[in-house]
Amino acid sequence: MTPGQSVVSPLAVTLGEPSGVGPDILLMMMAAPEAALPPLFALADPEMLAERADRLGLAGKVRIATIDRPEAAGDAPAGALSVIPLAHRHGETPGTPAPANGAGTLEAIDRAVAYALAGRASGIVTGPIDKKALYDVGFKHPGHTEYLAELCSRQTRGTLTPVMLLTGPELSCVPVTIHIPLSEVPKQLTTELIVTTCRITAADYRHRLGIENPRLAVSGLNPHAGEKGAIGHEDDAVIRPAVEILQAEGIDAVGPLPGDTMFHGPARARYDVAICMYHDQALIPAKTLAFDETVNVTLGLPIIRTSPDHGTAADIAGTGKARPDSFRAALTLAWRMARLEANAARIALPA
Ligand SMILES: NC(=O)C1=CN([C@@H]2O[C@H](COP(=O)(O)OP(=O)(O)OC[C@H]3O[C@@H](n4cnc5c(N)ncnc54)[C@H](O)[C@@H]3O)[C@@H](O)[C@H]2O)C=CC1
Ligand SMILES: NCC(=O)COP(=O)(O)O
Repeated sequence: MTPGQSVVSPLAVTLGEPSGVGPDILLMMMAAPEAALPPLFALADPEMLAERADRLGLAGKVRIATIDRPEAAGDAPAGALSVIPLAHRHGETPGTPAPANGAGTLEAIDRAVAYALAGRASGIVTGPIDKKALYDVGFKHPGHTEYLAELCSRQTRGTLTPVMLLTGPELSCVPVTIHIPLSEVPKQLTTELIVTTCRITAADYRHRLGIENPRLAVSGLNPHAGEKGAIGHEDDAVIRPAVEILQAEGIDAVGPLPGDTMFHGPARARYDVAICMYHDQALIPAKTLAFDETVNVTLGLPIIRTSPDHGTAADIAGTGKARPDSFRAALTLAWRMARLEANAARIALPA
């Protein structure tokens, strides 16, 4: 290390549901000779990974190095995949999600978060979980996003509002309400929630992504943003006041904009991030425009967390058909964010 250079800890990777494509895409990335991956370690079952590598014909290309702590990731031979084994079982037939894997899936997430909170990992990159399989074993959170906020709030000792950002080369967008039924959206959408979500988005764009004054485009909820109150009242009664509050605070926000006309090319050029009112309003355009490159980022946390935009893809797990691109983009972005954070910390140090 040269004087003044920051040490950035490796990224902690979790695989999500092991019968999905999480193991496949990690192994495929490691096997790609052109891959210049950031330093990382996985929390996983090394035997399951070895079996999957065998199934995918990658056994000769990926060496698995079992380690016992994050700090040992740097000691593994060049190109080897460093793996910290889990205490719980975490292996299953590809394509067949098993509730019995739930404890291992959650153990990996819990330990990755603990390492990140302790500064022993510079961030976490999570593979996709099978949400229903976890619900069936008593998991009470809709997804990672909400669970990570709960885990981190145990350390920060205050409730955290997690914000889901989907970011890709063509579009970045945030759903204000996340994993709730569509029928619940108008009930749970409040001016306060929109304002809070936008404040967190603007703040994290600044300190996590290096964009000083992000331009926020806030969508409407109803067709044509309510058509001046003729097609729904939420746009004028709930969303517009939120935009006015944000503008008064100096946040560059416009809206409510009709949802059907804010995603075409020239419209997208006018903002950095679209603030959408519900899950599919945000995720349909993001995944349609760039399914293979879009990354899911959780804002509003004291740790860095990214994830590929896709799910477990159980229909192609273990076949070699999964594309690792979104996972690779998630690793690259997490590493960029980690280096930005390390540099900012270094600049903030007293001389
Ligand atoms: N971050 C997370 O943990 C996420 C988890 N999920 C979970 O994943 C499960 C399955 O969700 P679905 O809606 O079916 O979405 P999905 O993304 O798993 O699959 C949708 C379609 O896209 C294909 N696909 C997905 N990823 C691919 C890849 N890397 N390469 C090539 N093709 C790919 C699949 O084969 C499938 O045909 C659900 O339990 C859902 O909750 C979904 C999204 C994110
Ligand atoms: N559709 C996006 C998604 O489900 C991601 O959820 P999370 O597990 O990252 O919270």
